Amino acid sequence: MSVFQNFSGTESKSTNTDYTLFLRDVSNGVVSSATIDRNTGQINGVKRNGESFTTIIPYTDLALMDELIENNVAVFGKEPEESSLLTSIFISWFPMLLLIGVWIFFMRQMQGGGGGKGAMSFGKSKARLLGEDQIKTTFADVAGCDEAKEDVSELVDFLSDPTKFQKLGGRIPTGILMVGPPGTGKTLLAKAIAGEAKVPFFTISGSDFVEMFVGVGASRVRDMFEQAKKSAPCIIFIDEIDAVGRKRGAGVGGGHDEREQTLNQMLVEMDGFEGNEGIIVIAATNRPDVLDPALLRPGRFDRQVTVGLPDIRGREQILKVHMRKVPLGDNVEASLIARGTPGFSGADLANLVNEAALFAARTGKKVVAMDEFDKAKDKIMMGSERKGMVMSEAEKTNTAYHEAGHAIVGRMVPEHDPVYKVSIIPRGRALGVTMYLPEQDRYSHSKQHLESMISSLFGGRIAETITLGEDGVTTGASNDIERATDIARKMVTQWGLSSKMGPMLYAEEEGEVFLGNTMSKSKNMSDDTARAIDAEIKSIIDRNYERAEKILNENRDVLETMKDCLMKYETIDAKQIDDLMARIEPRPPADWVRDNKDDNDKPSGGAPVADADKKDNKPVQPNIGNPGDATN
Ligand SMILES: Nc1ncnc2c1ncn2[C@@H]1O[C@H](COP(=O)(O)OP(=O)(O)OP(=O)(O)O)[C@@H](O)[C@H]1O
Ligand SMILES: [Zn+2]
Repeated sequence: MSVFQNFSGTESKSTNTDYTLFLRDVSNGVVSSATIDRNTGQINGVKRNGESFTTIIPYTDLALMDELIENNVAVFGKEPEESSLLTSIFISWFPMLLLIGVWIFFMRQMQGGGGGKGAMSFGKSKARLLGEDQIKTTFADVAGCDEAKEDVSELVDFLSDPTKFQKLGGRIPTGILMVGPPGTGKTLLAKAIAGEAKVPFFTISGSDFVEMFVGVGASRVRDMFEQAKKSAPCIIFIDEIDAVGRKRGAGVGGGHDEREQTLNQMLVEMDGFEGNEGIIVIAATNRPDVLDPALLRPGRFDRQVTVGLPDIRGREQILKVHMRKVPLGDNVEASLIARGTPGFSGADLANLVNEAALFAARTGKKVVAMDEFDKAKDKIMMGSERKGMVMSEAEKTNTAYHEAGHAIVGRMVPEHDPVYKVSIIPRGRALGVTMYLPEQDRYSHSKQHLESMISSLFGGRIAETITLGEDGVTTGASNDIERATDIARKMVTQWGLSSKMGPMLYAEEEGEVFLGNTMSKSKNMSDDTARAIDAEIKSIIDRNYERAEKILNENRDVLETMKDCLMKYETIDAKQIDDLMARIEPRPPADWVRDNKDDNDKPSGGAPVADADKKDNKPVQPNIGNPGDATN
């Protein structure tokens, strides 16, 4: 504050003078002192009467100095002001610095300068190294996959003492392929091996190898193995190996050369193992089917460890692992939560515990109770509720009919996943949700099951048409239609489930062309074939639409009562749907009383899934594959 005042104080007093007047004042002996800034040519002077002034030297005035001294003016030089000096240097050098910066950036990109928090990064390979003392993960942190743990326990012995292991005649594995859906703990397990054996852990993702500069990936692989050899015994963990390890020669377009080079380099490195390096390469993927067979040959990733979705006991154990970190209410029972979360992966369960803790924190509670776990589960399975969103009565009615349509058809068609919950509380982008417990393995659906899914997907739109007439139909079904079409198309072109088209793949590259539902005619497909495919898709869709229509017409009364029930409770569960289908007065939902009393401390009555035991082997894929989410 005072500095500022000083500054502005002197500044306001001094007047600007022209240089001629200044020279005249000097020769008249009026000026007592002058401070000269050589950089700017500015002179701050003080007159004998105390008045201060400033002027600028218009050109290099060599005679000025003599003049000043002659007239007894005290002359001061000015210290160059640091900031202005730096600024001017910076400005004049800026373009050059920019160029250098860009150059450095690209060099780093090419060589990989990565390295994350708390991890050491070394020059080139972009792999992150965790030293043996940095890894706190042990087998105790990995729950619910005892078989996988058993499969890899031998590796711990080997890494702890490679030579001893060899003497005992053990065959030394070099490459392990961990196969399993996302979030099942593959990374965790690999890290735990390193933690148990107390060896360093290198991690890198397959996608890190795939860069825009050709040859970079291959050199990264080389560097990584070089570094690893220096730290042996150790583990190299390659996540998403499918990013580099896809079948060679598959597909078109740039980047494949690069990928192949990288892959080749990896094969060369792995072949180069003498077997006594003490390096174990663990790769993880959820698409073992797309991997290049060369990767799976003896001496490479010749051992597979499957890390599957946890079963009910596994889920309970995983929950317990993560619950250690939060203060729990007395009523929390991990086994009940495990029962209500079929299909959850380890990562989902970790997330569940975390969300529950957040719910508790938000409401200022000291412990995380069952109620919070229930809410967290619903949020993860169906997206978060948008309580603030105001739906008009008409919109609500419409949504209720729509969801009831999904649910009723889902109940009536054969081999359909059980309907688990129906809700007209808006969540995420959907106005309503119908939830099923889909099959665990999405690649092994029966034809009947798939057709039933198509029927139930159309149930929503048909219910709207029946009750509100053609004109009352909303856009709410667009996602349903998209998904139904997608299933029908895959049945014909990918899964060989159409007798007319035969068991043949009508796609360029499995998995990729279809992902966005954007399949257009493949390159070497004739127009006739394309037309035949379309006709076959249409016929699948038509017969399932008609089936759903018939079911809903026959159950028109249930459609009405279910709509009423949804309007009243907003969310209904399997038990209520049972009642409605049996045409008896539905009991109120398990948590109805609790929610209306708003009594947060009361136990919620456990898992809201009906018959969860029976359905446990048909887990849900959270937010995927529940054909019911209606509208956006
Ligand atoms: N079996 C498990 N036991 C305990 N926690 C688990 C388990 N599986 C997953 N988790 C939790 O989920 C997190 C993510 O798991 P992780 O990254 O190991 O899965 P991943 O199989 O490697 O997944 P991705 O295939 O997506 O890389 C872990 O850090 C851990 O908190
Ligand atoms: Zn719908």
